[in-house]
Amino acid sequence: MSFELSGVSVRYAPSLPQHALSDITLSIARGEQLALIGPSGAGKTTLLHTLALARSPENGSFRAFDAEPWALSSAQRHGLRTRLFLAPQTPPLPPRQRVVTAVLAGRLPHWTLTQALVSLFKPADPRAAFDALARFNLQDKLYARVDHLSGGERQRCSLARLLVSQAEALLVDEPLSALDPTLARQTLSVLQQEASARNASLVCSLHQVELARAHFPRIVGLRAGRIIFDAPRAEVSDRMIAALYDQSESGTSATEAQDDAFVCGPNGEGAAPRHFAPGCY
Ligand SMILES: Nc1ncnc2c1ncn2[C@@H]1O[C@H](COP(=O)(O)OP(=O)(O)OP(=O)(O)O)[C@@H](O)[C@H]1O
Repeated sequence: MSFELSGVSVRYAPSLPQHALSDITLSIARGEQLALIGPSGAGKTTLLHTLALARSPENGSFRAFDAEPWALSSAQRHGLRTRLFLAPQTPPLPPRQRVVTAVLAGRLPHWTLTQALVSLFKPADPRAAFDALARFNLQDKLYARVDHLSGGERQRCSLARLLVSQAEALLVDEPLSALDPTLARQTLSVLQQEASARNASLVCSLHQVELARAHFPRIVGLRAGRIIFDAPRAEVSDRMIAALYDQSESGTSATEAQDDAFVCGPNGEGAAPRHFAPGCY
């Protein structure tokens, strides 16, 4: 199992009245691909950061790669972090850096300090960076400066980093936000092929709900820090989506969707419908 969360809550500071994540129970198997959807502020980024061991839960139980990361020493936890890759929503690419160097930074967790410093001046494996960029049609940018790239090119450059990493869990936060619809589909396809090829888990937050439903076998809907549904895509109805994004003041629809939804694993295991009205969907 890549990740197992049970009753996990996360708060950014003890003084804050609200949790960013509340009572999250979720299991993600090795090789599984799932999309996180939900309105702005739902907790998608916080969940990805929690999975990436960047943020510790306030309570609940959390296991990554069958270990309890927050019970380990920081050196051991660093070892676990080398097994996963987080592609953040806003890629932290140094503007004056060459693309080749920025892409090869995906190897940093596996390099010694000396290797990392040497690679800053003489890229360690430019062929790997070229091949990764080629999958996003960016091979001609290999020696361009990062600040000479368009927003969409920067986004794909950051994802090329993921391709050169050796991670077993790929955590990707809104990878398509700067891409046109054609590039968005192609990019998603590269990410999914890569995850399948290395049997890595892929957890991807998306605002493009239709792409999520078309491409991911499992969809997790988050709202106000809680999982509203966790279901195979065939069981995610338009009504559940509408309720997830409902902006009405009463806010009752999301609760209804949660009550109606199957809450289950990707293959239907552990299906425990809190309330299921046949024919609703
Ligand atoms: N650094 C922070 N300090 C305090 N609160 C934060 C911080 N980052 C996020 N939050 C809060 O945590 C909650 C979840 O935010 P998060 O960024 O995880 O949502 P999201 O679903 O990724 O949103 P979006 O789709 O807009 O990126 C929100 O209420 C947000 O205001």
